[in-house]
Amino acid sequence: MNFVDMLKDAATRNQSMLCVGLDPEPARFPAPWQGSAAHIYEFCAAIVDATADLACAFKPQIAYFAAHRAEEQLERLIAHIRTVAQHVPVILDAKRGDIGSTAQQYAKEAFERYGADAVTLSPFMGFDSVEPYLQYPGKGAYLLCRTSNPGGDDFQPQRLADVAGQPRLYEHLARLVQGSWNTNGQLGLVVGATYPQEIAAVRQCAPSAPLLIPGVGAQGGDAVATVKAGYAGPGSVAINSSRAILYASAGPDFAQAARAEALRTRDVLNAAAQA
Ligand SMILES: O=C(O)c1cc(=O)[nH]c(=O)n1[C@@H]1O[C@H](COP(=O)(O)O)[C@@H](O)[C@H]1O
Repeated sequence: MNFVDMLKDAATRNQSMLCVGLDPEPARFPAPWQGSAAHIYEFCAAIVDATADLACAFKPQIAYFAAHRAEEQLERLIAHIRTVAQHVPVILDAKRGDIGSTAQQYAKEAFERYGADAVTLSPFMGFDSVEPYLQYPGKGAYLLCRTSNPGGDDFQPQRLADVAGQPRLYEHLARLVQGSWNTNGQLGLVVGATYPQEIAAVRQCAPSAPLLIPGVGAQGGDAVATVKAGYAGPGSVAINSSRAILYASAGPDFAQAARAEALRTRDVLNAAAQA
């Protein structure tokens, strides 16, 4: 099954548009694992077990593993997801972006080494830096479009004077992803929940692109406005929350607390889609 169908299937089965972000910080682990990078796998696997029936996707952020020399634990974690949550796709948040020959290696890392279903990419270097990922049939690639951080203002909303209609940079990218760049229907866009009006603008430019939307929870994005701006049916949005779920409790009940927060968030998102 290709990534887009897998996402749609998981969203329908789990009645969810919640993507559970896996950003493990050993300093925030409960005792007796606190401060121990050796327990990244156990911590994340417990979160996966607690939320497998509530998530439309899992999104491990590779830096949180690589910074601790824990890539092998990431491989084990993805294998664990394949066992306990076969129907839930894995989006590897790597934000790669480089010339074609190097991008081939990054694509191999994401899709062959880790076996991810989709990856996040920076499109700043242009289409030839994205193309190598499209050589993997059925895999997904989300391009950073209107990011959730305040610094996203520095470039993304600038108008392009030499493009017809002078769209903003992020709108131009959204149109490319809806059109000529999306040769095999594999591309999606990353837009921040901290900018719901821009989500609506992106949705207008790219009516059928899957959107990965981080920024609810710890970054304070507006969950209800996000759904209203971006939702277009099952699988159309994967709304990510990481820290608010992972660290809902610092105690031994961390997995139960993560489940409760994931359930609460999933239900808020679903209610917004009904309203
Ligand atoms: O590509 C991403 O996932 C991403 C894009 C973006 O614009 N903003 C953003 O926060 N992210 C990622 O989404 C996650 C957000 O984490 P929380 O703020 O803890 O929910 C982190 O892994 C970020 O790296």
